Amino acid sequence: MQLGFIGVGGMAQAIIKGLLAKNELAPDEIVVHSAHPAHYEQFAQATGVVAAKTNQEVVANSDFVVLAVTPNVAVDVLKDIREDLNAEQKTLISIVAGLSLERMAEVAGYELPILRTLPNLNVAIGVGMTAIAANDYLTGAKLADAKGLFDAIGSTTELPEANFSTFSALAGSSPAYIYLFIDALARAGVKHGLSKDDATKIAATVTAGSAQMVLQSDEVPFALIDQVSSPGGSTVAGLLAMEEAGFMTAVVKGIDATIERDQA
Ligand SMILES: NC(=O)C1=CN([C@@H]2O[C@H](COP(=O)(O)OP(=O)(O)OC[C@H]3O[C@@H](n4cnc5c(N)ncnc54)[C@H](O)[C@@H]3O)[C@@H](O)[C@H]2O)C=CC1
Ligand SMILES: O=C(O)[C@@H]1CCC=N1
Repeated sequence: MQLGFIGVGGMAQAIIKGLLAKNELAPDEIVVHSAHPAHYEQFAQATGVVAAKTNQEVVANSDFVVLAVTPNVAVDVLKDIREDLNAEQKTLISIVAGLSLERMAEVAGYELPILRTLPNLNVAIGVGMTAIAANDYLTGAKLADAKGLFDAIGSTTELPEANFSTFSALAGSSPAYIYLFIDALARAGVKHGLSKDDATKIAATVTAGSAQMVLQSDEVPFALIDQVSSPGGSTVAGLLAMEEAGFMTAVVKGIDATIERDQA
């Protein structure tokens, strides 16, 4: 398969790193271009992927084209490549948050096969969480191949587009919030005398282990919280202090703001 990327920022680089690490594609099966040469020339050199000089050159050299630019330029970039996509019967994979299949089809102006996806940064190490929705023109082997790219670098879930904003907050943006939680936990360790490196490793290991526990246990998180909280012990004292500072409200407000911005 030849896979092209238009836009080679943080998310495209994460997907490419994940695919290469899993040997899902060889470097010479990936072709990239973005508006900022600094984003892709050095990256192409470091990873061995092929650097193209224009967006059109990416389309010409790919079976599947990943639209990986920021939402504010996505429609213009799609207009710029739609004739090349059409002439060569390519498949479009979009990772652009907030851009619907209907809007992309309208901009394309023909029956362009499209897979709308919403990945997260953790695809870089093969543990991503990606939502997918295909339009009616993407079926059979092409659909399986496009989905297979994201299966190779984590979990995928087919989702109605109406739920994409919520998913974007809960899975696309939330790594930032979870990294923030890990940093806050580590910083508290530093406050009490641990080195930042040690504290970060401890906080990240416990976060990963606790996530595994939730996934593997039959219990809901609240029941697990009770198992950690010894009667009259230190955990319940900490939990109550966190709630007094508004922990759960802060998380829900953060997700509300994320969804609101995605839908703006
Ligand atoms: N960063 C993340 O965790 C996630 C990002 N996304 C989506 O991925 C897309 C990219 O986001 P990031 O990588 O974070 O942004 P970024 O700013 O790091 O990368 C954007 C890329 O688009 C390129 N670009 C801009 N205008 C262009 C044009 N006219 N032609 C070709 N390339 C052009 C830039 O040079 C840059 O390489 C966005 O649409 C975002 O909604 C989706 C899920 C998660
Ligand atoms: O911050 C953003 O807009 C994108 C969408 C999901 C994660 N990053």
